[in-house]
Amino acid sequence: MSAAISPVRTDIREPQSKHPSKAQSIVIDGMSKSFGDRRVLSDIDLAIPAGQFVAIVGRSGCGKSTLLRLIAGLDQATAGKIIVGDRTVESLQPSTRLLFQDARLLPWQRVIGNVGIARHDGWRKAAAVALEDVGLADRANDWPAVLSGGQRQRVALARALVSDPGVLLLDEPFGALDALTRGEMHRLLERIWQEHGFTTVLITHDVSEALRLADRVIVLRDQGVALDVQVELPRSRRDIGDAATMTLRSRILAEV
Ligand SMILES: Nc1ncnc2c1ncn2[C@@H]1O[C@H](COP(=O)(O)OP(=O)(O)OP(=O)(O)O)[C@@H](O)[C@H]1O
Repeated sequence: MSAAISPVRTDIREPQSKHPSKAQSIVIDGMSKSFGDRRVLSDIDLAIPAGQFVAIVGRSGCGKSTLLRLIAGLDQATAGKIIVGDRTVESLQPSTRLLFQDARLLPWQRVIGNVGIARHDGWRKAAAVALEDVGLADRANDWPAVLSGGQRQRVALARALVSDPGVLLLDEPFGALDALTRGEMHRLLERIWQEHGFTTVLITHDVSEALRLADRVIVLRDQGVALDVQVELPRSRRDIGDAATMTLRSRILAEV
């Protein structure tokens, strides 16, 4: 059963933002998606307020990446519509950025060139600021090949930040990282989300990751939303072994 969607809690967010937020809401209205005869998503309704951090979990093949691609405008719904900000999504949205498990850097561009690639004017300055933001200012002139997996993901995050996104879509971005690096990336993403304020949709297999980062967790199952819960736990949630988190975790796992 889907729980009622309650308003975003603002008391668990940093009130001050360094950057003016262009965060956009996402509305999914009666959306279905089939590939040929195979129905993957059926009549999905979701409203994600601007600035919310949503995690989507579910078994392999339940349609998580498909949903993300539809929000991004990389694919078209079979029925229904998706509205980001005030625009119906028909193609890739200019203020939406995506991050994948693989950082997808251009090997023939230095780090600074990779970060500035999405921007035309003033790209070098903007890229330097974004690299500073992710703690990689000193690696600007390196080639991607000499970076670690975690550093590559930081570069990919900086590349997304350069265009001051309204929506950030993350498809298992930390899935290939070791536990320590993943923890560092969680802290970095949480800080950057709090400072920039963009709306975030994170796909993950990892319920602990979802509970560590998200305002709200959505479980996809049987072509639809099996569970939609608010995570009303104080931030930062570095220690997620407490009773409230464990209860929520069991509730989510029961629906996956
Ligand atoms: N372009 C496509 N053409 C045909 N079928 C597709 C296409 N993209 C996805 N599918 C099918 O849609 C279903 C959902 O795929 P999707 O990648 O969205 O799942 P997922 O939940 O992200 O899985 P995972 O967690 O394993 O990444 C799968 O059965 C997949 O085979």
